[in-house]
Amino acid sequence: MARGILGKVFSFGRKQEEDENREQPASAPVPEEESFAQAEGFAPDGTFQPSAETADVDDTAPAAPDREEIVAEASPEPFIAEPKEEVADDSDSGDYSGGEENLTTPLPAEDRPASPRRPRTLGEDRVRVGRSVERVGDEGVTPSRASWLGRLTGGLARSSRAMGENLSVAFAGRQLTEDALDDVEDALVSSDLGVPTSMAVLETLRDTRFGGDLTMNDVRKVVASQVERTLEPVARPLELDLGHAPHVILVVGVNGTGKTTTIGKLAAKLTAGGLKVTMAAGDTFRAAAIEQLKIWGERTGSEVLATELGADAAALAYRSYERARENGSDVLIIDTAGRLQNRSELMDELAKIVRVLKKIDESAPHTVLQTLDATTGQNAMRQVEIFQQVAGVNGLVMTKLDGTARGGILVAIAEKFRLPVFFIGVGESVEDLEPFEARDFARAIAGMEPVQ
Ligand SMILES: Nc1nc2c(ncn2[C@@H]2O[C@H](COP(=O)(O)OP(=O)(O)OP(=O)(O)O)[C@@H](O)[C@H]2O)c(=O)[nH]1
Repeated sequence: MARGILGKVFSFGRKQEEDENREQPASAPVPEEESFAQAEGFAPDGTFQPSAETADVDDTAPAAPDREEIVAEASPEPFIAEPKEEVADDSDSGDYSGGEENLTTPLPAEDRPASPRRPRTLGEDRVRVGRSVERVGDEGVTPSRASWLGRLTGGLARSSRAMGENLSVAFAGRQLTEDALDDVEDALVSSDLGVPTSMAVLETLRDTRFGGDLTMNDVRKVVASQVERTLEPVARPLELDLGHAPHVILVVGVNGTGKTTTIGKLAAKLTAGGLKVTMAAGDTFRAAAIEQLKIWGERTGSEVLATELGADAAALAYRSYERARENGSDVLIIDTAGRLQNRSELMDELAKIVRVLKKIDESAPHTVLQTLDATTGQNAMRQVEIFQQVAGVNGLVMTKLDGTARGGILVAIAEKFRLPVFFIGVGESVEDLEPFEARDFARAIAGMEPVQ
């Protein structure tokens, strides 16, 4: 006999806990004994408590100018995306060291993008970044979706296969019984869908089909429709307010989740849309990440500021912000070192980066983007919880959906955090950053063919 709804919810919760204890991201294993709740800097309830030494703002950084001062430079002229001009001003020495720390990678003056551009107006010069950059209010063009949809569906095959295998057992007799509903529940749990969406699927099946004949396709349709309903409110394009001059995007996340790659892809989109971008190689732990970002800088014609390995990432972030204002950038994208969410000293450092940026503009960083690796299961929930608390994450990108993705965890994350999901990563190359579409994702999760 099937368990009652409450029993199901409780056993579902237990299964989640077991999964959380067992499962860690492949690229960034968290030792089992070092759960985030026990780690230094975390209260028993799991909330992050910054340590006393790093809790204060770095007083060596200069004070922020008034916000009005920034706005005062703006003109009401509307934003028009335009190609970057060649650099005219070579009087700049290219030395932005600003102290004992040596920023190693300003582009040579002749390669540097153009001098300050038309001033932007806060609140009026807003653009939306989807497949391309559009001024808010304008209609976008929709290029062919076929290739990435194929990759997305292929990548999510693991989730849908797991669900499909269990479901086919459930429907051997073609009748929806209590036992069959139990099997459907198991299939949904193994796909990492959250409790509310799973319950909604079960209830819909029970209400509309109980005792009747059912095909796999019927079940897939119910799953797709419930998942789409959950994801629709969070599928939102990234909006940038160029009036911030620059709009600052801080990119955070666990090691190897695709921060640097996503930054490169995003910079390519923005520069293709006529925006001027500066990037800060704030992953000061990994030489390869600094090199990777420099390559993206060359490809996109964007200035990249970097510092020595192991240097203070907050100081680099601050100087990059100053530099991006100076060079008239529309957008500053700051990379950060990957860090496990239970390493309090690294999380302190991240909190410091945020505080230091606020010295220049209290509203910065304007977007805090967290990358999540789609091959991670339940641990991704913890990652979002802690990074949101420490760095104020206000948007997500799910990467690696082209691989052996699970992806279902995004549904549980949407239910719990309601954070916008701006993009998905469906490959390693520059064009593989796609706006997140609830319907496509839901159909892929349910193992249905994409709607072209
Ligand atoms: N297949 C696939 N691979 C991706 C995607 N995004 C990133 N990667 C790969 O994932 C690996 C890690 O990506 P990085 O961008 O270096 O990750 P990171 O978060 O900056 O890593 P750390 O600096 O260690 O924190 C690289 O091999 C990327 O090419 C994606 O959407 N699909």
